[in-house]
Amino acid sequence: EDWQERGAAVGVKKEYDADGRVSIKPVKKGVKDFNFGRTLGEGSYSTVLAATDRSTGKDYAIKVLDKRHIIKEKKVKYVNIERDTLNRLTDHPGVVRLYYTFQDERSLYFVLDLCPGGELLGVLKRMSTFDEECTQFYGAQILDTIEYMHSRGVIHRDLKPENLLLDENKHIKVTDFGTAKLLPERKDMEGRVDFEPDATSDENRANSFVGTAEYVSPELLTDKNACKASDLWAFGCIIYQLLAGRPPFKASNDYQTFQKIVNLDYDFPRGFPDLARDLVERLLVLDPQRRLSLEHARNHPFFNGIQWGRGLWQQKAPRLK
Ligand SMILES: Nc1ncnc2c1ncn2[C@@H]1O[C@H](COP(=O)(O)OP(=O)(O)OP(=O)(O)O)[C@@H](O)[C@H]1O
Ligand SMILES: O=C(O)C[C@H](Cc1nc2cc(Cl)cc(Cl)c2[nH]1)c1ccc(Cl)cc1
Repeated sequence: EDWQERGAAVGVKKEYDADGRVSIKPVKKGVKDFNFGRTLGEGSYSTVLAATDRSTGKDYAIKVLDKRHIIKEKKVKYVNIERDTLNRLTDHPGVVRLYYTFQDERSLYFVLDLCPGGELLGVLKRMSTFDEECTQFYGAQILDTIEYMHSRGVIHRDLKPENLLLDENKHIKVTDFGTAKLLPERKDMEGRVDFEPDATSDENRANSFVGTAEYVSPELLTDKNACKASDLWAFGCIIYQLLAGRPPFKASNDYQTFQKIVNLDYDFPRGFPDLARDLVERLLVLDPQRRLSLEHARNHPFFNGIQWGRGLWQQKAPRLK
């Protein structure tokens, strides 16, 4: 109908009045509301452009997907998982924020936080390795965000330095939720929201999705099921990579990389800091049940001195050296 032509879309803006009552305001945004700028990057099914909201002057990153391409490549499920996941993760500084989605006859649009710092991978490549202070700060921000995602029943399943963007304050923003696992929400008697334990459902077994070779957990390779602990495995690989300048499991092809993972075939470069080594060794454990839990990772001595909570996101990022 006509609203599709205008590219208008119904998004909602939640506002709280004086006594904290939420009021839902329908916000119609469309292509016409933005001035599009430079291309920030390209994905397999998407182009991300910088854009400015003409009425507020606020800058955004807009991810544009071609409908025909999405349908042809059978990616409709992934697009709707990304939208549903981002709509569940709305109040944490470490997750890229989705403000609106809309479409016109040709494309789908995600209006997201602009992350001018680009990918953490790019920064790491330029630095070759991070020092302990930077690894501790970025590790803490990533861990804090994983805790939030898991508390909202979301398993990311593809955490890696390419999916960790930096905002204008050089703080972490996790992105790329098209391959996330959304645990079904369960409301208990008092209406509190809880999530089904991420038991291995046979739907999981049928799951063909595998993350990125270097960061895939052993349980996903051996019995095809990802669980919350799979994100902690990827976290261990990321901590190792920030300090070593390369991921722990890397071979000339994916099959050999998988062999290294299931055989826990990796070692630390000389000079790898002891505390970080202890943390990584407790995360890169084959059995997900014996892998360091989120709570224990937060309390690991490697993070001594980190103030968790809001302070972590208000402090200045350490200068990358
Ligand atoms: N919010 C953002 N702010 C700034 N740059 C972004 C943002 N989101 C994505 N980008 C950049 O755009 C590029 C494409 O991102 P996009 O999520 O569309 O595809 P991708 O996930 O990187 O690729 P693929 O879909 O193949 O996994 C990314 O590599 C990233 O550098
Ligand atoms: O407006 C909404 O939020 C709902 C729609 C749902 C939706 N409409 C679609 C049309 C096509 Cl052709 C493909 C996908 Cl994946 C589609 N998903 C939508 C629009 C844009 C985006 Cl980015 C995601 C979902």
